[in-house]
Amino acid sequence: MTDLSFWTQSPPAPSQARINSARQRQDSLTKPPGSLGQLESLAIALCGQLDTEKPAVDRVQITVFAADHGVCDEQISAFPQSVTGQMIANFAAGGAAISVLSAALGAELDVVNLGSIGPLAEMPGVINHRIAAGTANLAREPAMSEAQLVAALAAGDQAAQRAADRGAQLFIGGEMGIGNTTTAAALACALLGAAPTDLTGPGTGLSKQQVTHKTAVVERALARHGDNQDPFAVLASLGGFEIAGLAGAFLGCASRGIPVLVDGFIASVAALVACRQQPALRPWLHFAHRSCEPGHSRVLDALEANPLLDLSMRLGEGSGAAVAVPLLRLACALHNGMASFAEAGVSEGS
Ligand SMILES: Cc1cc2ncn([C@H]3O[C@H](COP(=O)(O)O)[C@@H](O)[C@H]3O)c2cc1C
Ligand SMILES: O=C(O)c1cccnc1
Repeated sequence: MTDLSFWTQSPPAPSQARINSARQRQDSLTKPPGSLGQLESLAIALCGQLDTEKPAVDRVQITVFAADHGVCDEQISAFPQSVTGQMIANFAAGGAAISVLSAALGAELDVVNLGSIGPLAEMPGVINHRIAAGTANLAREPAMSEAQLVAALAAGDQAAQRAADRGAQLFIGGEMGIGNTTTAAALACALLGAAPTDLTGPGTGLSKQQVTHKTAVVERALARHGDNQDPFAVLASLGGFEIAGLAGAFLGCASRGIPVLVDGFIASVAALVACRQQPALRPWLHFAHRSCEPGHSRVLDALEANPLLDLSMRLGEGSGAAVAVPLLRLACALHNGMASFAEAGVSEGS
């Protein structure tokens, strides 16, 4: 196989000393211990990840990876494949949901084109890492070659490096690729040993009958793939360039000490692949929301993830993660700004 040794390096663990002192501080603040629930654990984890006493997520990097999927030949999406390229232009022009959310948060937004079928336009505001005009049809043949997998992982790692160069305190990975709920379902089935009926859903809005057809396509892909569970072999066989980009970015962020806020079904499947490759990634991940796509809950369970929000969202692009950023900011504000029992002269419990 092409050189994948870079991704076998274990990310460092978040600082245990910072985690211990942050937990002590939370227990000293003027509230019953534990009463701020997940906001407490969020702040504590961020102290360890950012190696600081006073965490902040003012500087947020959002990177959307886009690519097309050969499996669209099987009629598995409610939308035409051309929408991927059209949405790349929409991201760059500021009209997509993630563009608006990113601007509202004051975040940096990068759009990385890893392989849309559309013309290779020199679109201003789009980073071009075009690997091919989409993946091969994974129901019939491996989605990508090893060299293509390495290129996609490397593009993700470069995105993590740009985040580090900008001093990002949080990374959100978004995706755009018509057909990628089929790809993500196939990946998750292969890694979890799950049945396609459990993980295949409507995506952009298929009818029940169309979902049955999509499930049969996932079944064919799994039969072709076989039982190899090596995470990167599964990714090359059943993945997408944007999902591999996300996996590379998540691993690259953890190795550079940047916490990651994971979006919906597709991003969580990328996180699952990356965690199977490198379990030390898991402590760097926060999970933003539970998507409506039915396979998401199963993937979250496999990652032992308890997402912050459940807003009936099913968009992708990093949108659910962007919506959760204010919660992380508020968790930091509480951690940094509340008075302790001693400072406020409030009596502690027994
Ligand atoms: C206009 C539009 C914008 C989107 N932004 C994200 N997705 C989402 O839908 C796609 C996956 O669904 P499926 O597998 O059913 O094609 C991905 O591109 C995903 O990011 C979009 C889909 C559409 C149509
Ligand atoms: O949860 C997601 O990531 C998702 C769900 C449906 C369509 N696109 C993305």
